[in-house]
Amino acid sequence: MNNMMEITNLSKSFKDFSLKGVNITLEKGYIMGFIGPNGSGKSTTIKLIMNLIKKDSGEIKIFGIDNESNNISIKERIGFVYNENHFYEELTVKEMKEVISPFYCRWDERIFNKYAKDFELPINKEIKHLSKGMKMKFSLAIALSHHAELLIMDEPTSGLDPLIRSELLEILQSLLQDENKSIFFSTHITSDLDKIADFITLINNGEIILSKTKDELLEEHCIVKGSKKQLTTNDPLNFIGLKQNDFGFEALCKDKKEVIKQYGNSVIIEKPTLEDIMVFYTRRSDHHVSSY
Ligand SMILES: Nc1ncnc2c1ncn2[C@@H]1O[C@H](COP(=O)(O)OP(=O)(O)OP(=O)(O)O)[C@@H](O)[C@H]1O
Repeated sequence: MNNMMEITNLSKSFKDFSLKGVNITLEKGYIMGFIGPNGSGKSTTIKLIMNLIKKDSGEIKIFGIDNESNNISIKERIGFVYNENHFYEELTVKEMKEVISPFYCRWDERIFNKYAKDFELPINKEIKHLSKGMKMKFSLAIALSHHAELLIMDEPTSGLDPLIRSELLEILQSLLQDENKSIFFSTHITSDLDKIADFITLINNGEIILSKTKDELLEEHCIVKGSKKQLTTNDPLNFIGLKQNDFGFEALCKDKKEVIKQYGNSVIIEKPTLEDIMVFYTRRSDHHVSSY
């Protein structure tokens, strides 16, 4: 079994929003960043993966088996981290851990104690008195203490300061040294993924816009900057999310080789960031920014 997670034609409709035929495949040993603007359907997809809400149609296979009919056995093998607090606020860290740990057959107290020490978790403090970063570390320690093969994280870095964010990313990276684990990580802070993601899946308005390796994505796309005149004399079919001002244009292009062929040295060609790719793909058609 090489696919940790295989989502096929997944659909779900709410009154004002639909997830439309989502397909995602995550292989063993890789980190996939799941990006998209606010309200694009990231949490809905994750809730469906975690079987917290019911799908309308499609299929979700985790570890090669259907996630609805094997809910309990699958949950045993997943570490789930999400940014909303789902602990009993009145309990201490230690008491809360004692409530959660019996649910997992493969709970490993030794690993929990190691993370509690590494993260400097205040074991006797009530959850309500923990900072947001500390709650996230506690959540992560729980998710990592039952030999989970797949980590699913819904915006784990949101609201954390840069230091804690970078610590969290380092931990995730070191986990992946075990080639049998995979991580599915949703975020709208794309810079978190620059360092650690192997694959990027972009969702917008309930539809998957692209899903491929980060290196491929950054290699084949480019940012083109040129004058207004060049825009009118050349075919902008290749352009994704064109941005114009009174002096010129800036666009993301899907085919760097084609841009070089068409424009030669007459435009500025730059490497995009993941943020550029997300912003340009999800921008509403031609976007004019006036300058004064
Ligand atoms: N239970 C629900 N009933 C009705 N609409 C819902 C429900 N859950 C989510 N939605 C809507 O579905 C859309 C997608 O929400 P979702 O939380 O999946 O987005 P997201 O990409 O995770 O956004 P964010 O980055 O802001 O967390 C939103 O418009 C939201 O209002």
